[in-house]
Amino acid sequence: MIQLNNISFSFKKGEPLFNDLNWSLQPGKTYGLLGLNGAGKTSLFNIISGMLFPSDGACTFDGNVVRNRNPQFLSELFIVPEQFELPAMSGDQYTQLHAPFYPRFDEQLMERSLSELQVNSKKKISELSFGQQKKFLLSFALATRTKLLLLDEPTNGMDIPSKSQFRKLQASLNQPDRCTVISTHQVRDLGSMIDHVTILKDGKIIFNHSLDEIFEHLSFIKTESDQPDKFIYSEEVLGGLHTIQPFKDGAGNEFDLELLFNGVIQQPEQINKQFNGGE
Ligand SMILES: Nc1ncnc2c1ncn2[C@@H]1O[C@H](COP(=O)(O)OP(=O)(O)OP(=O)(O)O)[C@@H](O)[C@H]1O
Repeated sequence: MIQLNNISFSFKKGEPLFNDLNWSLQPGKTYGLLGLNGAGKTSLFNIISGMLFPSDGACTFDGNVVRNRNPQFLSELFIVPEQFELPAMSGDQYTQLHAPFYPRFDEQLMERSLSELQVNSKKKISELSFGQQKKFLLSFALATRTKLLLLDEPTNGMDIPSKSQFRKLQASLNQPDRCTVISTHQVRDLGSMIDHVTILKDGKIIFNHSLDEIFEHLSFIKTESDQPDKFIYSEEVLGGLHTIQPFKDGAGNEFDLELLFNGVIQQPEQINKQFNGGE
């Protein structure tokens, strides 16, 4: 669906942000795009949505170059940016005005999302708090039913019950034609929402695997051992170590996205080796 081929991009001459980056995104999947501050997550979203132009390589959506921003592509893309400004009109007016751009806009889903996230669409959006505005925009985003949905730090600004309500809502939707990418560094919020982990560092994608592949090749085990060098990666926790190990059948294996993220950032080669037969 989305294909990034050999993308290079810099804001400043001589300081590449992306260097020969490749990534392929498929329908029906939810990708977690993770990276440290400044890794380039937002910039990559801007390249995918055709708002930033790579200096080399191309990004295509169903075979069409996204930088052309043709109307058919724009009607299949919705992006919720980290920062946004919504107009001084009620939520209902906003929906009435913007829904016609999206051919499969789902009004029932919009109503359900607003009700589950407890957003009042009769009020002027610009007078809602930031968290309420975000919940409004996320409700609209889900309801557009676009083929591509980009969410930049979607849970920033949301209270704890809303975060969990949003996760439930997203998980309850059957979206076989939609590709969702969620960018965040709030790894804990994301674990149950994604089925693919992509990690960006130093201008490249350094880890790109589905959860199924991860469960096949790695185990996440708490142990009382005090020998960190026995494991691929470990962090000290109360009473021992939280470790990443080559896959082991048996009890005690509990996926931890934050541990995986930290492990990949610090030991990318050792972790990736497990996916190539451990050699
Ligand atoms: N308009 C711009 N002009 C110059 N440099 C920029 C611009 N926008 C972003 N950058 C730089 O590009 C790098 C990547 O920024 P980006 O916002 O894409 O990262 P991010 O991974 O989304 O970060 P965060 O997690 O902090 O939101 C940063 O070093 C940033 O300073």
